Amino acid sequence: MLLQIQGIISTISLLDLLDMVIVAFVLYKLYVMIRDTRALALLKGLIVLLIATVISKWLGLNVINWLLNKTMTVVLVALPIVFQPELRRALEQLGRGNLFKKSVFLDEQEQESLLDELGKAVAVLAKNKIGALIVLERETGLSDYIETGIKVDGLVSNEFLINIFIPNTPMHDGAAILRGSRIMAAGCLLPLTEDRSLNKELGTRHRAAIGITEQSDAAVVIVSEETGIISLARGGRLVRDLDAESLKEKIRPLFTSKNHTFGNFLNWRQYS
Ligand SMILES: Nc1ncnc2c1ncn2[C@@H]1O[C@H](COP(=O)(O)OP(=O)(O)OP(=O)(O)O)[C@@H](O)[C@H]1O
Repeated sequence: MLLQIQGIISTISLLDLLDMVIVAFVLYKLYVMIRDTRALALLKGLIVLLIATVISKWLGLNVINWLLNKTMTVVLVALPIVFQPELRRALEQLGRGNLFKKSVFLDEQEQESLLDELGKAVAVLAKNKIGALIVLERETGLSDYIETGIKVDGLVSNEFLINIFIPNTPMHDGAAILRGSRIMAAGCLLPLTEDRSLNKELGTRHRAAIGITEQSDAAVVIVSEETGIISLARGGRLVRDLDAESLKEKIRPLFTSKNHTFGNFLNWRQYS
Protein backbone atom coordinates (compact mmCIF):
# COMPACT_ATOMS: atom_id res chain seq x y z
CA MET A 1 0.00 0.00 0.00
CA LEU A 2 2.77 2.38 1.07
CA LEU A 3 4.77 1.38 -1.99
CA GLN A 4 1.74 2.01 -4.20
CA ILE A 5 1.32 5.50 -2.73
CA GLN A 6 5.04 6.16 -3.16
CA GLY A 7 4.74 4.98 -6.77
CA ILE A 8 1.85 7.33 -7.46
CA ILE A 9 3.66 10.27 -5.83
CA SER A 10 6.81 9.63 -7.88
CA THR A 11 4.78 9.91 -11.11
CA ILE A 12 3.39 13.35 -10.17
CA SER A 13 5.22 16.03 -12.10
CA LEU A 14 5.42 19.75 -11.40
CA LEU A 15 2.90 20.33 -14.19
CA ASP A 16 0.44 17.95 -12.50
CA LEU A 17 0.85 19.89 -9.27
CA LEU A 18 0.17 23.16 -11.08
CA ASP A 19 -2.85 21.52 -12.72
CA MET A 20 -4.22 20.48 -9.30
CA VAL A 21 -3.58 23.88 -7.72
CA ILE A 22 -5.45 25.61 -10.58
CA VAL A 23 -8.40 23.21 -10.30
CA ALA A 24 -8.48 23.65 -6.50
CA PHE A 25 -8.36 27.45 -6.91
CA VAL A 26 -11.19 27.49 -9.45
CA LEU A 27 -13.32 25.18 -7.27
CA TYR A 28 -12.64 27.38 -4.26
CA LYS A 29 -13.64 30.48 -6.22
CA LEU A 30 -16.85 28.76 -7.31
CA TYR A 31 -17.59 27.83 -3.70
CA VAL A 32 -16.96 31.43 -2.54
CA MET A 33 -19.23 32.70 -5.27
CA ILE A 34 -22.19 30.52 -4.31
CA ARG A 35 -21.57 30.48 -0.55
CA ASP A 36 -24.48 32.15 1.29
CA THR A 37 -26.64 32.03 -1.82
CA ARG A 38 -29.55 29.75 -2.61
CA ALA A 39 -27.23 28.01 -5.11
CA LEU A 40 -25.38 26.35 -2.22
CA ALA A 41 -28.58 24.71 -0.96
CA LEU A 42 -29.28 23.47 -4.50
CA LEU A 43 -25.78 22.11 -4.78
CA LYS A 44 -26.19 20.24 -1.48
CA GLY A 45 -29.44 18.75 -2.81
CA LEU A 46 -27.62 17.65 -5.94
CA ILE A 47 -24.88 15.97 -3.92
CA VAL A 48 -27.51 14.07 -1.88
CA LEU A 49 -29.13 12.95 -5.15
CA LEU A 50 -25.77 11.82 -6.51
CA ILE A 51 -24.97 9.83 -3.35
CA ALA A 52 -28.43 8.21 -3.43
CA THR A 53 -27.89 7.24 -7.08
CA VAL A 54 -24.52 5.61 -6.32
CA ILE A 55 -25.89 3.76 -3.26
CA SER A 56 -28.97 2.49 -5.14
CA LYS A 57 -26.73 1.14 -7.91
CA TRP A 58 -24.42 -0.45 -5.38
CA LEU A 59 -27.38 -2.15 -3.60
CA GLY A 60 -28.89 -3.26 -6.92
CA LEU A 61 -32.14 -1.31 -6.39
CA ASN A 62 -32.80 -1.08 -10.12
CA VAL A 63 -36.10 0.79 -10.20
CA ILE A 64 -34.94 3.44 -7.71
CA ASN A 65 -31.63 3.72 -9.58
CA TRP A 66 -33.44 4.15 -12.91
CA LEU A 67 -35.66 6.86 -11.41
CA LEU A 68 -32.72 8.67 -9.79
CA ASN A 69 -30.73 8.51 -13.04
CA LYS A 70 -33.61 10.08 -14.96
CA THR A 71 -34.02 12.73 -12.24
CA MET A 72 -30.29 13.52 -12.43
CA THR A 73 -30.56 14.03 -16.19
CA VAL A 74 -33.50 16.42 -15.78
CA VAL A 75 -31.72 18.28 -12.96
CA LEU A 76 -28.53 18.64 -15.02
CA VAL A 77 -30.51 20.14 -17.90
CA ALA A 78 -32.36 22.48 -15.49
CA LEU A 79 -29.16 23.51 -13.70
CA PRO A 80 -28.03 26.30 -16.05
CA ILE A 81 -31.53 27.77 -15.88
CA VAL A 82 -31.73 27.68 -12.08
CA PHE A 83 -28.14 28.90 -11.65
CA GLN A 84 -28.47 31.53 -14.35
CA PRO A 85 -27.82 34.57 -12.05
CA GLU A 86 -24.78 32.90 -10.47
CA LEU A 87 -23.39 31.83 -13.87
CA ARG A 88 -23.91 35.30 -15.27
CA ARG A 89 -22.16 36.82 -12.29
CA ALA A 90 -19.22 34.40 -12.60
CA LEU A 91 -18.80 35.15 -16.31
CA GLU A 92 -19.05 38.88 -15.69
CA GLN A 93 -16.38 38.70 -12.99
CA LEU A 94 -14.19 36.65 -15.29
CA GLY A 95 -14.69 39.17 -18.08
CA ARG A 96 -13.79 42.09 -15.84
CA GLY A 97 -10.75 40.27 -14.49
CA ASN A 98 -12.11 40.60 -10.93
CA LEU A 99 -11.34 36.95 -10.28
CA PHE A 100 -7.63 37.66 -9.93
CA LYS A 101 -7.69 41.25 -8.73
CA LYS A 102 -5.41 42.19 -5.87
CA SER A 103 -7.53 42.89 -2.86
CA VAL A 104 -7.72 44.77 0.37
CA PHE A 105 -9.93 44.17 3.39
CA LEU A 106 -11.03 46.09 6.44
CA ASP A 107 -9.07 45.47 9.59
CA GLU A 108 -10.93 44.87 12.85
CA GLN A 109 -10.80 48.51 13.92
CA GLU A 110 -12.26 49.68 10.60
CA GLN A 111 -14.99 47.04 10.82
CA GLU A 112 -15.95 48.12 14.33
CA SER A 113 -16.00 51.76 13.32
CA LEU A 114 -18.18 50.93 10.31
CA LEU A 115 -20.60 48.97 12.51
CA ASP A 116 -20.71 51.77 15.08
CA GLU A 117 -21.51 54.42 12.51
CA LEU A 118 -24.10 52.18 10.87
CA GLY A 119 -25.68 51.31 14.23
CA LYS A 120 -25.90 54.97 15.29
CA ALA A 121 -27.39 56.03 11.95
CA VAL A 122 -29.96 53.24 11.94
CA ALA A 123 -31.02 54.01 15.53
CA VAL A 124 -31.69 57.67 14.64
CA LEU A 125 -33.43 56.77 11.37
CA ALA A 126 -35.67 54.21 13.11
CA LYS A 127 -36.51 56.55 16.02
CA ASN A 128 -37.60 59.25 13.58
CA LYS A 129 -39.28 56.82 11.17
CA ILE A 130 -37.09 57.85 8.27
CA GLY A 131 -37.15 55.14 5.59
CA ALA A 132 -33.71 53.82 4.61
CA LEU A 133 -32.17 51.14 2.44
CA ILE A 134 -28.46 50.49 3.01
CA VAL A 135 -26.66 47.84 0.99
CA LEU A 136 -23.39 46.40 2.30
CA GLU A 137 -21.42 44.99 -0.59
CA ARG A 138 -19.48 41.82 0.17
CA GLU A 139 -17.75 39.65 -2.40
CA THR A 140 -20.16 40.08 -5.28
CA GLY A 141 -19.44 43.35 -7.06
CA LEU A 142 -22.40 45.73 -7.17
CA SER A 143 -20.97 48.22 -9.66
CA ASP A 144 -23.96 47.80 -12.00
CA TYR A 145 -26.30 48.95 -9.22
CA ILE A 146 -23.93 51.69 -8.06
CA GLU A 147 -24.14 53.13 -11.56
CA THR A 148 -27.92 53.51 -11.28
CA GLY A 149 -27.53 56.05 -8.46
CA ILE A 150 -25.69 59.25 -7.62
CA LYS A 151 -21.97 58.62 -7.11
CA VAL A 152 -20.79 59.73 -3.68
CA ASP A 153 -17.62 57.87 -2.67
CA GLY A 154 -17.24 59.23 0.85
CA LEU A 155 -16.19 57.74 4.18
CA VAL A 156 -19.12 56.27 6.14
CA SER A 157 -20.30 58.31 9.10
CA ASN A 158 -23.63 58.20 10.89
CA GLU A 159 -24.29 61.86 10.03
CA PHE A 160 -23.63 61.20 6.34
CA LEU A 161 -25.94 58.18 6.28
CA ILE A 162 -28.72 60.01 8.12
CA ASN A 163 -28.41 62.96 5.75
CA ILE A 164 -28.81 60.77 2.69
CA PHE A 165 -32.22 59.53 3.81
CA ILE A 166 -33.73 62.81 5.07
CA PRO A 167 -37.09 63.00 3.22
CA ASN A 168 -37.39 65.28 0.21
CA THR A 169 -33.64 65.50 -0.36
CA PRO A 170 -32.26 64.46 -3.76
CA MET A 171 -30.74 61.15 -2.66
CA HIS A 172 -33.29 59.85 -0.15
CA ASP A 173 -35.17 57.74 -2.71
CA GLY A 174 -33.55 54.38 -3.44
CA ALA A 175 -30.62 52.62 -1.83
CA ALA A 176 -27.23 53.70 -0.53
CA ILE A 177 -24.49 51.20 -1.41
CA LEU A 178 -21.48 50.74 0.87
CA ARG A 179 -18.21 49.17 -0.21
CA GLY A 180 -15.93 48.56 2.74
CA SER A 181 -16.03 51.74 4.81
CA ARG A 182 -17.06 53.98 1.92
CA ILE A 183 -20.48 55.03 0.69
CA MET A 184 -20.15 54.53 -3.04
CA ALA A 185 -23.52 55.85 -4.20
CA ALA A 186 -27.02 56.77 -3.06
CA GLY A 187 -30.40 56.77 -4.76
CA CYS A 188 -29.60 53.42 -6.40
CA LEU A 189 -32.23 51.24 -8.01
CA LEU A 190 -32.30 47.60 -6.87
CA PRO A 191 -34.04 44.59 -8.43
CA LEU A 192 -37.32 43.64 -6.74
CA THR A 193 -37.81 40.10 -5.51
CA GLU A 194 -40.44 38.03 -7.25
CA ASP A 195 -41.06 35.93 -4.17
CA ARG A 196 -44.85 35.67 -3.92
CA SER A 197 -44.79 34.07 -0.50
CA LEU A 198 -43.67 37.30 1.18
CA ASN A 199 -45.84 39.06 3.71
CA LYS A 200 -48.19 41.33 1.76
CA GLU A 201 -47.46 44.15 4.19
CA LEU A 202 -43.92 44.40 2.83
CA GLY A 203 -43.71 47.06 0.16
CA THR A 204 -41.15 47.81 -2.51
CA ARG A 205 -38.39 48.97 -0.13
CA HIS A 206 -38.29 45.57 1.55
CA ARG A 207 -38.79 43.76 -1.77
CA ALA A 208 -35.87 45.62 -3.29
CA ALA A 209 -33.70 44.66 -0.28
CA ILE A 210 -34.60 40.99 -0.64
CA GLY A 211 -34.20 41.20 -4.43
CA ILE A 212 -30.56 42.32 -4.32
CA THR A 213 -29.69 39.66 -1.73
CA GLU A 214 -31.13 36.98 -4.04
CA GLN A 215 -28.78 38.07 -6.78
CA SER A 216 -25.66 38.74 -4.69
CA ASP A 217 -24.11 37.98 -1.32
CA ALA A 218 -24.77 41.54 -0.10
CA ALA A 219 -26.39 42.27 3.27
CA VAL A 220 -29.07 44.97 3.31
CA VAL A 221 -30.28 47.06 6.23
CA ILE A 222 -33.81 48.40 5.96
CA VAL A 223 -35.54 50.97 8.12
CA SER A 224 -39.27 51.14 7.57
CA GLU A 225 -40.70 54.60 7.07
CA GLU A 226 -44.11 53.39 8.17
CA THR A 227 -43.17 51.60 11.40
CA GLY A 228 -39.51 52.44 12.11
CA ILE A 229 -38.80 48.69 12.21
CA ILE A 230 -35.18 47.74 11.45
CA SER A 231 -34.66 44.66 9.29
CA LEU A 232 -31.73 42.86 7.74
CA ALA A 233 -31.95 41.04 4.41
CA ARG A 234 -29.47 38.39 3.40
CA GLY A 235 -29.55 35.44 1.01
CA GLY A 236 -33.13 36.28 -0.03
CA ARG A 237 -34.36 36.23 3.57
CA LEU A 238 -35.46 38.98 5.92
CA VAL A 239 -34.90 39.21 9.67
CA ARG A 240 -37.20 41.81 11.24
CA ASP A 241 -37.61 43.68 14.51
CA LEU A 242 -33.93 44.29 15.17
CA ASP A 243 -32.45 47.09 17.22
CA ALA A 244 -29.11 48.78 16.53
CA GLU A 245 -27.20 46.35 18.78
CA SER A 246 -28.75 43.12 17.47
CA LEU A 247 -28.26 44.44 13.93
CA LYS A 248 -24.54 44.94 14.57
CA GLU A 249 -24.29 41.44 16.07
CA LYS A 250 -25.89 39.97 12.94
CA ILE A 251 -23.69 41.92 10.55
CA ARG A 252 -20.35 41.52 12.38
CA PRO A 253 -19.72 37.85 11.42
CA LEU A 254 -20.33 38.67 7.76
CA PHE A 255 -17.41 41.06 7.72
CA THR A 256 -14.87 39.77 10.19
CA SER A 257 -11.61 38.74 8.61
CA LYS A 258 -11.48 35.73 11.00
CA ASN A 259 -14.56 34.36 9.30
CA HIS A 260 -13.42 35.00 5.79
CA THR A 261 -9.67 35.36 6.01
CA PHE A 262 -8.91 33.55 2.78
CA GLY A 263 -12.04 34.79 1.06
CA ASN A 264 -11.31 38.35 2.06
CA PHE A 265 -7.71 38.09 1.08
CA LEU A 266 -8.70 37.02 -2.38
CA ASN A 267 -11.95 38.80 -2.88
CA TRP A 268 -12.52 41.92 -0.91
CA ARG A 269 -13.41 44.65 -3.35
CA GLN A 270 -10.82 47.20 -4.28
CA TYR A 271 -11.62 50.75 -3.37
CA SER A 272 -11.86 52.50 -6.68
N1 LIG B 1 -36.35 49.04 -6.74
C1 LIG B 1 -36.02 49.87 -5.75
N2 LIG B 1 -34.73 50.14 -5.50
C2 LIG B 1 -34.39 50.96 -4.48
N3 LIG B 1 -35.27 51.54 -3.66
C3 LIG B 1 -36.57 51.32 -3.87
C4 LIG B 1 -37.01 50.47 -4.91
N4 LIG B 1 -38.35 50.42 -4.88
C5 LIG B 1 -38.72 51.22 -3.86
N5 LIG B 1 -37.67 51.75 -3.24
C6 LIG B 1 -37.67 52.69 -2.10
O1 LIG B 1 -38.77 52.34 -1.28
C7 LIG B 1 -39.64 53.45 -1.14
C8 LIG B 1 -41.04 52.99 -1.16
O2 LIG B 1 -41.22 52.13 -0.12
P1 LIG B 1 -42.64 51.40 0.15
O3 LIG B 1 -43.43 52.21 1.11
O4 LIG B 1 -43.26 50.99 -1.14
O5 LIG B 1 -42.02 50.08 0.77
P2 LIG B 1 -42.17 49.42 2.19
O6 LIG B 1 -41.42 48.14 2.08
O7 LIG B 1 -43.61 49.38 2.60
O8 LIG B 1 -41.35 50.39 3.12
P3 LIG B 1 -41.82 51.27 4.37
O9 LIG B 1 -42.09 50.27 5.48
O10 LIG B 1 -40.65 52.14 4.61
O11 LIG B 1 -43.08 52.01 3.94
C9 LIG B 1 -39.32 54.32 -2.35
O12 LIG B 1 -39.62 55.67 -2.04
C10 LIG B 1 -37.87 54.09 -2.56
O13 LIG B 1 -37.07 54.94 -1.73
